[in-house]
Order: sequence, then C-alpha cells, then structure tokens
Amino acid sequence: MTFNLRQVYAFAREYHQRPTPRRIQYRTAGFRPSDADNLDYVMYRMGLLAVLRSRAKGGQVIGVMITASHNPEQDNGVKLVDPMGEMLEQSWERLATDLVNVSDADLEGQIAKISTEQGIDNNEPAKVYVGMDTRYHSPQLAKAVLNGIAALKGSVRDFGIVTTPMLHYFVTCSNTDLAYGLPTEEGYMTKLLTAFKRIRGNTFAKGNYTNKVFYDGANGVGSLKMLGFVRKFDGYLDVKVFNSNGKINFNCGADFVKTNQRAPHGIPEDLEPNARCVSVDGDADRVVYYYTDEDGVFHLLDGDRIATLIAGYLKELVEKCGVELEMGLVQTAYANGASTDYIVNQLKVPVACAPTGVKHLHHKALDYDVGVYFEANGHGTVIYNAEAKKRIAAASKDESLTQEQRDAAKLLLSTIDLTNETVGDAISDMLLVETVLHYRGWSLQDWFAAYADLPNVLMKVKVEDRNVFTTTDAERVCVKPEGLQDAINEIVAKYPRGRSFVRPSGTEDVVRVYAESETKDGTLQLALEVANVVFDRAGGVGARPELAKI
Ligand SMILES: CC(=O)N[C@H]1[C@@H](OP(=O)(O)O)O[C@H](CO)[C@@H](O)[C@@H]1O
Ligand SMILES: [Mg+2]
Repeated sequence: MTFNLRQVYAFAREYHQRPTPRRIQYRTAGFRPSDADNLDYVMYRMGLLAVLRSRAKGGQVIGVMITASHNPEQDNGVKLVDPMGEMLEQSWERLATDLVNVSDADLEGQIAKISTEQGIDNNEPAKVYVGMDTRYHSPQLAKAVLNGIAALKGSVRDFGIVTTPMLHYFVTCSNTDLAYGLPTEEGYMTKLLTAFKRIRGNTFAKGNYTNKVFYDGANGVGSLKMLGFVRKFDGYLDVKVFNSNGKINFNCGADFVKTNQRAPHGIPEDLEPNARCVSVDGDADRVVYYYTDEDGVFHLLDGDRIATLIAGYLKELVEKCGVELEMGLVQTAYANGASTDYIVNQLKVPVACAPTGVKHLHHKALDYDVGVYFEANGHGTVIYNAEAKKRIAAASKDESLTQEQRDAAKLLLSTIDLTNETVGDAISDMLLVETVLHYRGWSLQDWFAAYADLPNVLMKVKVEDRNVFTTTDAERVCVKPEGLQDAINEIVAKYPRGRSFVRPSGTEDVVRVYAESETKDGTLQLALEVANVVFDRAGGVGARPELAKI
C-alpha cells in the first residue's frame, strides 16, 4: 500500500503557503533567515522533513528546535537534531534546503522524491520531539511544525519551552533506551543536580572560591530554566538571576558580552567588584564568565578559557586514576593564540583546529577518548567514548588500585554525568566550571591569571556576494578571491604575534575578519587593514570599514 501524500499539499495550501519565492539555505544553525516573518511554511516543511528523517533512521526520535539563539528578538529559526543528539547530517542539509525551496504544488513530488532516494517507507512509524525558545512568535511557528508532522502521520512529543541542549538531551535519552537519562525536564535537572551535589560534598566554599554567582539569562529560556535550578540548589550554589524578563539578547547575553567585551546591561546594583558573573545566550547553549575589578576593568573568560579550565582538570583526574586515555582539545581559528600556546605548552594536551560550527568540532573531538571542544564564543562540551567510560568505571571499582586512584575515577564518572555530551549546554557547562573552580579553590582572578589573552578584534564586512569566498585549512587560509590571502599575509607580517583570517559567515550575510596581535592598537590597525583589503578586493558594499566602527 502506498502512503497517501495528499494531506501534505492540502495543509500547505490551506494553512502554510509559501509566500513570494526567495531561496533560503539550511546552514550551520539550520534555517535562520533574518526575521521571523514568513517562516511559517519553513516550519511546516521542517515538520515534514523530521518525519522523513525519523523513518530514514528506523523510527528513531528526531528533534526540531525553534530558535534564533543569540540573534535579535524579531528573528527566529529552526534546526533538526539527529538521533544521537548531533546536528542534522550534512547530506540532509541539502535535502532540507531543497524541500524548503520548492513551490507548494511541488511539495508532494519532492517528498516522494526524497522518500524514494532515501528508501523511506512512509507507512513506517516516525517520532519527533519539538522544542522552542521564548520568542513571542515561537508558539505559532511550533504549530506549523506540528502540522507538518501530522501531515506525514508522525507521532510527536511537544516539549514547549526548553533550551536547545535540553532538546538534544531528550532526543538522545529516547534513542539510547534511557541509558543517558530520562527524557523529561525533571530527568534532565535531576541528572545534572545529582552529579553536581555528589561532587561538591559538604563544602560550599573552598580557598578563594565562594558559591555566589550572578547569572545573566539573556532574557531567554536560559533564565527561565535557571530559576528552576535555583529552587533546587539547596545552598550548594547561590545563583542570582538577572535579565530574566526583558527583550531577548538585547544588550545582554553571552554573545553581547563576548562581541563587545563588556558587561551586559541589567547587572544588579549590589554587584561587588570581582564578583563572579556568567552570561548565557538566548537558547542557553553558550556560556561565558567575566568580572569587573576594583578599577572598573572588565575581564572576560570565554570559551577558550573554559576549555583550558576543564581540560586541565580532566587531565589531572585521568592521570590520578591511572587509566591511559588519549585526550585532545578542539578549537576553531577564532581561539585566542595565547590559549592555544597555553594548552600545548603548559597543559600538554594536543590541540586540533576545526572549521567554525560545533558540528565540526564535535566530529573532530570524536578522534579522542576524551575530547574537549569549545568555540571561543562559549559553545562547547566534552565527549567521552564508550571504551573510556567503561575503563573509568572499571577503575572506580578496581581493588588492585589505590584508594586515591579509585576516588579519582569516581570523581571522573560524576564529572561525566554532569556533562551534556550531546551538545554545548550553558547550564551544564556552568556547573562544570563551578565544579572545577571549587576543586581548585579558585576565584575568577586565579583562573584569569593562567595566561594572558592576545588583544583581538572581530569585524564584519558586507560584500556583494559572500559565496565567492572559499577557505581551507580549517578556514585559516582564504583560497578565493584569488590573491586575497597573499595580501593578508603581507599585512599580518608587519605586526608582532600577528594573526588574521577572513571567512564568510554561515549565519549572517557578511564576511568575518578576525585579527590578533601583541598590542591593542596594533590589533585594531591590523583588523582595519585586512577589512579594507577584503572590502576593496571582494566587492565591499556600503561604507568602508573604519576604526570608529570597530
Ligand atoms: C565567529 C562566531 O562567533 N561565529 C559563530 C556564528 O557562525 P558564523 O558562521 O561565523 O556566522 O554562529 C554559529 C552558530 O551559532 C557559531 O557556531 C559560530 O561560532
Ligand atoms: Mg545559541
């Protein structure tokens, strides 16, 4: 019997019409056009695609997350989550793009085509989990996703408002026979809180570490969920949540703090100098730390710092428990050069560089038994392979080892439990950072003293067509437009410890220019020179890049 696809077009025509044709593309962050208007048909079609994907994966659960992450309030977007909590497989990104760009009348044909090509039987069961962030248009868009799922007769579980990493976690739990935890909000919180409290024991403060944290929730789902955690911390952690009910990401959140290298608006008035502050982004998959010292100087501890902190801790525990494991740290080209030097020379952990976008980092991190990966903007996590987990678990019970070795193995096991391995998770990462700081008895100042960042600048240049840019070597070398890299090299050579690269953004219609060097002024100058060379040679649009605009 052939599945009847008529419902697909009927719903599309009736409720989810594609308005004026415009081509949009599924990229690193899924579909994220510049605003939420006219996204309805995209959502409907992603509901359809999620069902097809679930069937292609033998009926495993697929996730659909409605969010525009750190972008402004008027934006929205959608991305699919694969069975093990990974981002949608690359070859399906193209299928997503094709499906969203056909006319309403061609929709059924396209579904039939994908089904045939992928060997999908549309009579088979399919399961989709749906989540959304707190944007005011998300509920409406979620309805369109649900209709898409219904049109292809998939079953659905709607989680309502959740963080992106929570949805990844739910999907993974369901597809691993609950071995990873329970796919409920309660299950998620219990898993993290139990591990966190177990590790911390009875000492809330230790050395220079105090348990007070100021938490900027970016006026998004991250604040909502943290308020839930706050009620269950039982004094282990004293978290003061701010930016919990204003405009999402507006003058606050991890992206604002990282990009502007300054504290967010909305900081509570009773904030003391040097107090430990943390910001997450609009869907709570990124986190950065910072403090302002007694001279009013702002200090940022970003994803590079978090990676070094966690990697140093894990390396110590792995050595202590005596299990031989290969550990590695994955960064992108945006990682500060000083952090890379520190990891290689001080921590003595191997470093790999991957292209921007967590899926690339995640993939690279799979090469190690214990792979730590973070983007400089604060998006990352740690993954452990099955063999590593087995051996650590065995060590924790091995009577032939010393008590100290067994204890280190136990601590490592709890640390694994505290980690959301499926994807970068601001809340889990924050609890990990708190754990390591507590373990070391460190204040943020102690952590900050580990190494000194090189001054760095990130600029955007608008060009006629960013697709003319191609890069290689994990985006560190620009291949096209031809000759551009040579020009960049010449500029960089003039600046001590200089480094700069350019690449087309995957989420915005711009080319990004990164620069770092020994001095702040030099770095500004370097960034400006490179931005201008991009502007001149690659069809810059609008005003020329200027120092005042950096
Ligand atoms: C320099 C930078 O921060 N780039 C971000 C940004 O990608 P672009 O491709 O640079 O636009 O958004 C991605 C998705 O959130 C994130 O993974 C990445 O780190
Ligand atoms: Mg995000």
